[in-house]
This record gives sequence, structure tokens and C-alpha cells, in this order.
Amino acid sequence: MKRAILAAVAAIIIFPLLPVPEFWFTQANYIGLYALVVLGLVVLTGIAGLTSFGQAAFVGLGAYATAYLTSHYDVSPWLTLFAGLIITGGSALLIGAITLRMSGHYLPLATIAWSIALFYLFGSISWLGKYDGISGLPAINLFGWTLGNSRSMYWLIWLCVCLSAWALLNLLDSRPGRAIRALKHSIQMAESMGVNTARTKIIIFVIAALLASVSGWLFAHLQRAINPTPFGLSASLEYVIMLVVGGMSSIWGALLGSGAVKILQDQLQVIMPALFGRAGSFEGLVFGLLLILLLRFAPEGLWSWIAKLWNRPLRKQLPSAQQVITPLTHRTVSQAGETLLQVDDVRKRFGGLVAVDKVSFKVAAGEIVGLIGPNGAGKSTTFNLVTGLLRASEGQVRFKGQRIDGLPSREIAKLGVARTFQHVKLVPEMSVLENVALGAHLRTSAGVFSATLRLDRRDEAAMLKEAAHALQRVGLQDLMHLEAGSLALGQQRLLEIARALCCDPALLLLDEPAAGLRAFEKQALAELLSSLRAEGMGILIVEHDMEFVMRLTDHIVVMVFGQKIAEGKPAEIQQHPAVLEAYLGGVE
Ligand SMILES: Nc1ncnc2c1ncn2[C@@H]1O[C@H](COP(=O)(O)OP(=O)(O)OP(=O)(O)O)[C@@H](O)[C@H]1O
Repeated sequence: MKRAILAAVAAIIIFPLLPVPEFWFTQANYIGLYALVVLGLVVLTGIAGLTSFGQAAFVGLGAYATAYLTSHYDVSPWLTLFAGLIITGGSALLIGAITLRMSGHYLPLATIAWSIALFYLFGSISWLGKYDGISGLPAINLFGWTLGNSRSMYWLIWLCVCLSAWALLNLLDSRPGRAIRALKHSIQMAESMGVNTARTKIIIFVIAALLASVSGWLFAHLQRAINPTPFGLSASLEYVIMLVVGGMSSIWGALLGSGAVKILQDQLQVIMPALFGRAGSFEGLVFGLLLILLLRFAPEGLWSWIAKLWNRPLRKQLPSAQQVITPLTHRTVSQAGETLLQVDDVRKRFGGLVAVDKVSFKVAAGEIVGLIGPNGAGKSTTFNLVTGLLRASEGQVRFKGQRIDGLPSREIAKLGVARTFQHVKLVPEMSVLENVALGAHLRTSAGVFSATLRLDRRDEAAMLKEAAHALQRVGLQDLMHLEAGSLALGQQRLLEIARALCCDPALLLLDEPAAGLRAFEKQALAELLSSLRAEGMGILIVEHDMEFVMRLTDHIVVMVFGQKIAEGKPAEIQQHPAVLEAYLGGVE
């Protein structure tokens, strides 16, 4: 990665030293301006899965802020840069707060509406020059050097691109970066790991808008005149096209996509009229066809081809044995026998269906409780009620005496409750190690600012060390640098257990942990859970493998059709007439 960054920076520095005509400087500048916007989209759309068709409007805010203030009030462009960032950041915060809670198609539609509205606003305000815009903008002055032409602006534009790409690469390789990458795959999982997903979404929406604003500022002072046309919906769509062409989830793809689309569009404008003798007839059509072909043969964008050649390993530098790392703090272990979880008369209705019907049970520290029952009995629903993914219709859930029903899952995680999922939820393209490190999200506080500036390395090293330790406990230490999505299902379940252990829980909830494991892996899992019990952890386990449950658990709760029909020690449950009739009878 470091070599790729050096090569890119070297190419950017060498380019202007070559005897290239002025036209190519203009091209390079526009590619840089587009790349700034697309970089934001990579994080927002490609990585976090939040589609925005409104980025050009943010470019417009940055451009209009500087155009108006510099041309009307003679303010320095360096001050207007910050004015633009404040206006854009404020707008993004407001729009993000309103729209980012929307799911499905609502968010893209809302951003389209925003894009169209702002375009007409720019075009209808008289002090912004209506559709004629604002002209006569000053050139940017940098330490006495006037950036008055394409050649001089090249340096500033590409400095901004390099700094932004570096900051985003840093961000993605950090605690908040892992939270961002989790958003696209499972909000529920991210929340269960303690991530405030609503806040994270707004933060990246604002970051993407700020990058667009910087692009607008540079654009305005490159052109020295602006009008609403480059900030309309079609420009927003072009940014999305660049994103898709380059590769949705790659920082490098943003640069490649911006370059490829800009050069292709310009070349088609030269080649097509030369071939067909008329300008403006076939360029769009051919561009569209090429785009369709690209999507057919490189659905993950052009960068995916290069990445395959390069075969980038996911290996992360782990702290060496000699390196002194302040370990993450652990919570105080509960006294064995202390009640951790208390579920009282909990009921959950889904419309007319009562999935959990007045169920009560307890889990103490140093105890493994099995929650068993046939398919559809309400076990996973009970898990979701305990961990805050669902709200109980009636009843109470307490953790260490404190009511937790009604709390969001990230607050419950903070108290010391960690879980795995019946249907594995992980970030498949992220390494096994980083997936597990996501579990330690609440144990450090490194934020976006420190991550982008690389000030979080101590915390990061401690998190990775903790994650490596958790992987060792579940026996996946040799696979830590693989993509999580490449693991077998059983191994993915073990990964989820390691991730939950990384939360440093007092209570661990495991939903079918042994499913997909081979006999010797089940044996190793049973040993791990026994040792966690000996350390004072409380464990609630849903499992269909009766031999595993009977051998491991101290206490069993049996549910059928949402109701608790029995509870007791494994030996009692095996003899319980209601259980034999309703459940185990069929199995034995
Ligand atoms: N979000 C939901 N909306 C409507 N019904 C639901 C929802 N979640 C679960 N159910 C229903 O609630 C009942 C209990 O489901 P649940 O998944 O809790 O059972 P389970 O005991 O975990 O089953 P399994 O062992 O098959 O996972 C089922 O009838 C299920 O269809």
C-alpha cells in the first residue's frame, strides 16, 4: 500500500515536469476536482452503502459561498473556503439528520430532491446572479504565489486530492473506519458492537459533503466564474457514474473512475464528430454503451481488475512482542452466582403472533444457561429482546439489577452484554482480525479526527492485540489475515464468538454457536465456553445440538410456541414429561 501511495504521489509530481500541453493540465485539474467529490462518495456510497445523488449541490454550496464573498465583499479565498465548509457542513448535518434515517429508496430520492431544489435556488436568487451566475472571482494567492492559471492550480488541486485520499485511507483503517464498513452489512450487528450507527452515518455524510465543498471552492477559483449548470442533478449523476466506473469501495477507484470518465467523455467529443461529421449526436450514446459494457464485464469497477493483478493482502501490522502496548482495560469480573440477567414475564407480539409469551428466567455469573426449543419457539426473539434489537410488548429485562428493556442495543452492549447471531453477520471483505477488532469498539474512544490524522495508533495497536488474543482463544489465529467472507460457516461462527469476546462482556449470548462445526471444533468450543464460565462469565446459549447443550449447560430453559414449558438442570430436562412430549421425545 505504501508503495502504491508513493507511486501515485510520484506520478502527480512528475506530470507537470513533463512537456505536456496546457490542455492536459486542464484535464488533470478537472479530474482532480471530480476525484475529490468521488472520494467522498466512495466512503458514503461504496463503503457505507448510503446512496447520494446530491453531491453536486454541495459542490455548488462551496463554489457559491466563495464566489459571493470574494466578488461582493473582497474576502480572502482562504477565509471563504472555511465559510463554504461551514455552510456545506451545516446543510449536510441538517439534511443528513432528516434523511439518513430513511431506508430503501427514500434516501436517494431525498438527495435527488435536494439536488434539484438547490439548483433552482442558485438559478433564482438575484444576488447570486440567477442563471448567469457570478464572475470576476480573484485567483487564490498562496504565500505570495498567485494561482492564476491551470498549471499553478494543478498543484493546489492535487495537494487537496492527495491529502483527502490519505485522510480517508487512514480513516478506513481505524476504529471509526471499521464502524463505517459495518454499516452496509448490518446495522443490527454494528449497534450490538456499540456503534452509534445514526451518528456514524451523519458523520460520513458531512465528510463527503465537505470534500465536495472543497472541490467547489477550487472549481470556482479555477474558472473564476460560476453559474448553476455544473451543480445540477446531471452533474450529481456523473459523480455516481465515476464512482461505479472506478470501483465503488476503493479510494484508488475514485481517482481511476474520475480520470477514465473525464478522458473518455472528452475523447468521444473529438472522435465521434470526426467519424460521423456531426457534433453532439453520438457521444452520449457511445458513452452509455461503453458504460453498459463496463458494468457487464467489470461490475465492481475498473479498479477491481487492477486490484486482482496486484492481489493486495489484508495483512495488518500487529504489535511485536517487544512493543510496549497499554492493554485495553477489562471490566470487573462479577462474583460467581451473582444474577446478571433477569427476564421477567416478557412478551413479544408480532401483529397477531405472540412469539414470546410471558417468559421468565435468570442467568448468573459463572453459569451457562441453555435456551432450547423447536424451530419457531421464540428463542432468537428472546435474544433480540435481551439485547435491545426488539422491544418487549410487556414484561421487564434487567441486567445486574438495572432495567435494560427499552435501551438501544449499543447501550446494552456498553453495560457488558455481547452476542452472536443466528445468521452470521460480519463484514465479508474485511479481514478476520479487523472483524474481531470491531468487537472492541466500545473499549477505546478514537474518533474520526484522530483516525484521519493517524493519532490513534496506540489505541489501534491495543485493539488489534486484543482481537488477535480473542482469535487465539477460538482457534482462528492462523486465519486472521484472510477475508472474513472466505471462511467456512463454522469458522465464521467462531469469528463472531471472538468478536463478542473482544467486547469484554459479563454476559455472552450465543445463538447456535455449534451449527456448522465439526466434532473436534465443537469439543474445542465446549472447552472454551467452560473456561469462560470458570472466569465468571455468564453465558446464555441457543443451540439445537442436544448432546452439546446437555453436556455443557448448568441450567436449561425450554420454550415451545413462545412459552416456557420447563426449566431445570440438564438431567431434569431430559426426564421432564412435557419436554419429552413436546420436544426431546422426537429427538431421542
Ligand atoms: N420480525 C418478525 N416479524 C414477525 N414475526 C417474527 C419476527 N421474528 C420472528 N417472528 C416469528 O416469531 C416466531 C419465533 O421466531 P424465532 O426466530 O424467535 O424462533 P426460534 O426459536 O429462534 O426458531 P429457530 O430455531 O428456527 O431459529 C416465529 O413464528 C417467527 O416466524
